[in-house]
Amino acid sequence: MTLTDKVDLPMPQIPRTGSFDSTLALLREGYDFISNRCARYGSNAFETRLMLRRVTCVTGEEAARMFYEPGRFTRRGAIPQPTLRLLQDVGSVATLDGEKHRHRKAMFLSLMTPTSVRQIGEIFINEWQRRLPQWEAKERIVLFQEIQPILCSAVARWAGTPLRGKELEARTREFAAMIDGAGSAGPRQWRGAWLRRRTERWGRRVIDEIRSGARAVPDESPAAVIARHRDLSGHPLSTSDAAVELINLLRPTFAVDRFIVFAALALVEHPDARAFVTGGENERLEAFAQEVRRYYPFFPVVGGRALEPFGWRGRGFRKGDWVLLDLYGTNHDERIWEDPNSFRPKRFLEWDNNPYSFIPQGGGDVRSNHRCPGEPITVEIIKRAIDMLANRLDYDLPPQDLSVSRSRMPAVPKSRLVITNVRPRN
Ligand code: HEM
Repeated sequence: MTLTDKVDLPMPQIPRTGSFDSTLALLREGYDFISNRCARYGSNAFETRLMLRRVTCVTGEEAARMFYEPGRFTRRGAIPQPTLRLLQDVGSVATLDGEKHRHRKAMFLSLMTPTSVRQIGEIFINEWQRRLPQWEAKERIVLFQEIQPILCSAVARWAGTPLRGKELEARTREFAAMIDGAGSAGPRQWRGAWLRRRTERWGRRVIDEIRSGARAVPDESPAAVIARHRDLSGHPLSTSDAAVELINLLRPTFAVDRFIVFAALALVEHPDARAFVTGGENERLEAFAQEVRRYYPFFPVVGGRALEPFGWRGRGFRKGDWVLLDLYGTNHDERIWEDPNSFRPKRFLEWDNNPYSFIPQGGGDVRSNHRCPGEPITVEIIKRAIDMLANRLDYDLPPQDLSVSRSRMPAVPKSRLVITNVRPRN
């Protein structure tokens, strides 16, 4: 079957779970929570309660089309406040709607020119190469930990706000804690929230210094673009909103650390896939990077609250209704993907670019909805990392627990991927 043959089954009613509230089941089943129930009910949607609130959970291409209809959902009130604070924050583009959102989003998208994307890739690889002698000298490298300061330093340099020494250590620690804390309730989340305050103080200082001229930054650098951005009425962003958006650029780029570790895991777990990228051909590196984003778990879901009433699947949704779209499940939906639980980068050599079937960072039209603007730099960094790990380095893999729990959000291999005897390939 081809992608276009596949349609959702007719579904007159949206089933409702038997349990009063499914929060514990969500925490227990993690990435599989929505697809488990959709399979059980033979439906691409079901209703339940999470944290005592009524919610409709949906999965698959047709659901993504419904969800990413421009102007349909706001992100305000759609994810728990502590998670919002760690991942986006009040005043960020994610909390805007309509024209204000489009205008702010255009600023982010203006940073994703092909030149700018290539630049971050080059800076990242240079940073990595600069640290290689230290890797060679170490007995063992925990990839997840060691790649973090490299990414942090690279994205900060690219943004025009280079970090060194203690500052680099502090931002690395803070970004890691924010991302790790976002998918949990309890100590991981508290730590992320506590450390985030320091990042915000730093961000406000950077914006103030750029605006006062005390900090010299290249005119076209992302930090300068954010500092001088004006809203629709021509006013500069408040210092704290500008700082939030600067962090909104740095922290998610740092989060590519997980995809890099998953790419390394794929090279280990799927020897055929390693052969697929030997030689470093650009098209194949890209296909591999896309398959990493499809196959491995990162963002489980996105949430929205209806801005206006609308109908879908014969049901009326009211203003304010809460809907969760299953990103992970859609990327593993067998109506869309042949053999979805096999890692097969080759599938992306023939991919039709459907923006509703492959949604690791959201879907639809990036300019007019909340789809992630950072996909070009995410893919670029993963591609560069795959080339480095598959073609430019040799290393050994000691025995370790490489399992990935699908109930831990965000997921990461248990061992954080340990490599030994790292040396550049001659
Ligand atoms: C690690 C890889 C990344 C993942 C898994 C990821 C995932 C996501 C997801 C799921 C959303 C929400 C989509 C929605 O609400 O519909 C999002 C939004 C966003 N992401 Fe990313 N992202 C990543 C990298 C990046 C990068 C590199 C940037 C840097 C520009 C970035 C900046 C943003 C921003 C600003 C938003 C809010 C967009 C809006 O509300 O319009 N992300 N991301």
